[in-house]
Amino acid sequence: MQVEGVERNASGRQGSSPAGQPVISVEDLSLTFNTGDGPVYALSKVDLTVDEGDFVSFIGPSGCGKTTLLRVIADLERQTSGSIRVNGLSPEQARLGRQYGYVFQAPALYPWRTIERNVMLPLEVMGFSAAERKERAARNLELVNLKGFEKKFPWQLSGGMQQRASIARALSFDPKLMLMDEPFGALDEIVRDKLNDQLLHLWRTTRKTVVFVTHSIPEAVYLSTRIVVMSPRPGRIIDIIDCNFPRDRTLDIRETPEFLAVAHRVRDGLRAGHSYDD
Ligand SMILES: Nc1ncnc2c1ncn2[C@@H]1O[C@H](COP(=O)(O)OP(=O)(O)OP(=O)(O)O)[C@@H](O)[C@H]1O
Repeated sequence: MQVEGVERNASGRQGSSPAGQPVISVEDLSLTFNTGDGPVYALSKVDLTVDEGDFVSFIGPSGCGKTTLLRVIADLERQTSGSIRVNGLSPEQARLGRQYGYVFQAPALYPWRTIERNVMLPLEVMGFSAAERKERAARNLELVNLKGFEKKFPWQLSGGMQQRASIARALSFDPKLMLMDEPFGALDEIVRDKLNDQLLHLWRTTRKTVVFVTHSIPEAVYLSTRIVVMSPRPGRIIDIIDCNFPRDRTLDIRETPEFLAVAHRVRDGLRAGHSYDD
């Protein structure tokens, strides 16, 4: 999904859209949950810009606010202070305008619907014709390597295949932005490697902008153009690391000194963010 007039900068990253507008822009954003046990400072003074074509990962220990930040972008939570724009719109406008696809930690497929009909669900809600629904479901299931599984039910598929179906569902209405909350966290390492490769291929061919939550350093370094390292109590960004690996990388790069150097910097950031009483 190359936008006309968009140039690549020296680091190989796409710049902003022709209008000069980032896909996501977060400024001085904080979010406090008021709970029976007192306030929880989930996010504190977060500043972040995501440009068109970026693959940005949020990494950090449990409770550092990764999911909360993703949910603020998706208008599933509201910030306490600060501002956020998604394609120049408020998160609510972006949600109502179906500007993003969201992939949850668990596949969340309806067990009584076939895979094809799960993928078609958002298209039904949005009023696409039956022919268009069928064509889009087929196209997106092929994109995630699930051609031939259209008539199966979720329980007939492995966990990795179910997660791929949920990615096809999020892609079905062709949003330019994908928000993915640790989609492969529950899968074993071999399946995860394979899905990482498929996701990278998908990102490369569709030119989507991706925001991705993970706990895994290798996953973050392998997939991302930028890694946002976060730390808890209060949840905040402590480092943003550029990864300039070629778009058509393969898993072999994980053995290279460049890859290990980035992984090392992420690990250092995660360590620095932990206080000694954690
Ligand atoms: N609805 C809520 N009400 C109260 N506290 C919440 C709520 N949602 C999240 N929190 C708290 O906010 C903090 C950030 O949570 P969040 O789920 O964003 O962290 P996370 O980094 O995604 O963690 P994990 O990696 O375990 O998913 C945590 O302390 C969490 O307990």
